[in-house]
Amino acid sequence: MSRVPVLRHGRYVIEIRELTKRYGPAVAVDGLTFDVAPGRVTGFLGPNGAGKSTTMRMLLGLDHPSGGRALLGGRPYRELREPLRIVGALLEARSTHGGRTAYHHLLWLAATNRIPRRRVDEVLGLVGLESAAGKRAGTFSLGMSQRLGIAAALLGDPEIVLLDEPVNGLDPEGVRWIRTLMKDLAAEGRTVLVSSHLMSEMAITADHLIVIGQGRLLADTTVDEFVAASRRGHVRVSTPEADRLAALLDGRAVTVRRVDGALEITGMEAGAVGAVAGANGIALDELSTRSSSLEDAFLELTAGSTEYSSRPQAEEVR
Ligand SMILES: Nc1ncnc2c1ncn2[C@@H]1O[C@H](COP(=O)(O)OP(=O)(O)OP(=O)(O)O)[C@@H](O)[C@H]1O
Repeated sequence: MSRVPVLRHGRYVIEIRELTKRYGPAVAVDGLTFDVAPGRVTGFLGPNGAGKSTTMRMLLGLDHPSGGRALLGGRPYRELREPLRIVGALLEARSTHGGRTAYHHLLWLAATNRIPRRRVDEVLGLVGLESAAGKRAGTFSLGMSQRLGIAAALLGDPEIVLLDEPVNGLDPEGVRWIRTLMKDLAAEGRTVLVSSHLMSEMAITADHLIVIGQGRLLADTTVDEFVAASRRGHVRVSTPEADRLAALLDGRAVTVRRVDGALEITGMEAGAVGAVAGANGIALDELSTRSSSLEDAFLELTAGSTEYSSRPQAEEVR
């Protein structure tokens, strides 16, 4: 007889509604709306400066929204009676008091949140820091600080876990450990939101993706859908009569972009593009199908919404 796993968690949805944050004239988060469901890892993806950290800070009551709402299980952070039991977060790894030992740092957090002392030992075991419990946090490597930050986040056995760029600067073993931990937390039914600016990392770890750029929602999709869409790729055509070919494709359900003098067409097979060209006597220098990588698909999605781009932007013809 197969046993149905008992989920201890799974009731807490994150709801972001029309969330906006302005810093003077700059808009860091711009009318964002999305949900984060329990039981899966949701990747919160966007280029540098997209507004991921600002959104997470508003969820945690560390920043006040200029408009809209950020709710945890239906309530804003400030209305949670025992916040550490609802939400645990890793924002910045080195925010601990460097002079305290790892154990005392956690004990102080537990004591101020009415969490029993035995939970400190439990979380130290969970993150593999038992042997370093007596060491001062200020002497920790980045990987150890990250583990300590996660131990603190898990202290209240929270329903919701927020991790801001948790794999930054970690060695491969640390990266693998965090990936497994996130999946395990989600498998227990918790709501896990993890930010990253790396599509490749999220493709491995996340089940669902929220992609933002310049504070706006660009995609709310499963990782599988995103991967499948990126595999479709595009058709590249070089011809001296690019304008005429682009005009002939106008009106069809395709996107045509001009890149380095060639046309890149999505939504149509190479053979069909060749047929249109042939039927209209347009000579082609190149006709090829290019499959884009996941990272390309992400860059394409966020192109035009990056603050600082080193990549020439493609010009959309239609
Ligand atoms: N306290 C602040 N005062 C003014 N501007 C701010 C402040 N905090 C963030 N910003 C601006 O808001 C925008 C979003 O920043 P945020 O840190 O949320 O982005 P991010 O997606 O987390 O980026 P990164 O991946 O670089 O951490 C940026 O343009 C940033 O410069």
